[in-house]
Amino acid sequence: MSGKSPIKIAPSILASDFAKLGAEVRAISDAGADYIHVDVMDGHFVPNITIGPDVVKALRPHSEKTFDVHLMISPVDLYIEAFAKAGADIISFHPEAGPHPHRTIQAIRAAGAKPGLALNPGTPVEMLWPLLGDIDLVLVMSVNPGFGGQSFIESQLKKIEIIRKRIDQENPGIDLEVDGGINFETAPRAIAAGANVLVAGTATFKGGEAAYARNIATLRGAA
Ligand SMILES: O=C(CO)[C@@H](O)[C@H](O)COP(=O)(O)O
Ligand SMILES: [Co+2]
Repeated sequence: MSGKSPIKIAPSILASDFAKLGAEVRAISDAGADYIHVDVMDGHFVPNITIGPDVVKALRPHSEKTFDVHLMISPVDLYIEAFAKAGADIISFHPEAGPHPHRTIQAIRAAGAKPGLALNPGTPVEMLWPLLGDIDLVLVMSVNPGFGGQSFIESQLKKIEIIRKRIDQENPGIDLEVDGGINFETAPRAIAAGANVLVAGTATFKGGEAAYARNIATLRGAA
């Protein structure tokens, strides 16, 4: 990491108990989460279906933390306003999901949210450069999108290092988020490579509610 930004922890509610989502969001907020990471999947861009804007709207009153909405859907533009109105603070999308990523970034800002760009493990880092000055967050996927509980893909550490250098030169202060397979062993390496936001589903929610604060503190302490 550049040494300036404090580490932020973004529990992915994909790993929470969906039968009591509101209570889970309150619990991770109280346990010290910085962002609430919401994985939105459409069964088309990725092979899984999760939640939509109505669920974000229902969860919004349960936490004042930043709602970090990760869209794994195609098309994207059609749904931006709905997610922003529902209370998304950050909206990230994948450049492969539509033909005009710059237009999508503008639409996210126009809707009042902060735009983020998500790079799949197989997406070349060059796709980011023309857009780096226009976004507030880079999301590096360290698993293929679609499911929680997968293993960290090591090759993404190099990508994080390259992006960190460029962020510090061109748009310092924006978030560099790593998402997928983050646990007590991979977290310190992702931070050392330059990430300052750690998405963690399995690693946050394991052990039940009594363990959430300890899990979050351990991940944060990995720095
Ligand atoms: O976006 C995704 C998966 O597509 C992630 O946000 C996962 O939900 C993270 O889960 P863990 O790997 O931490 O269990
Ligand atoms: Co995610």
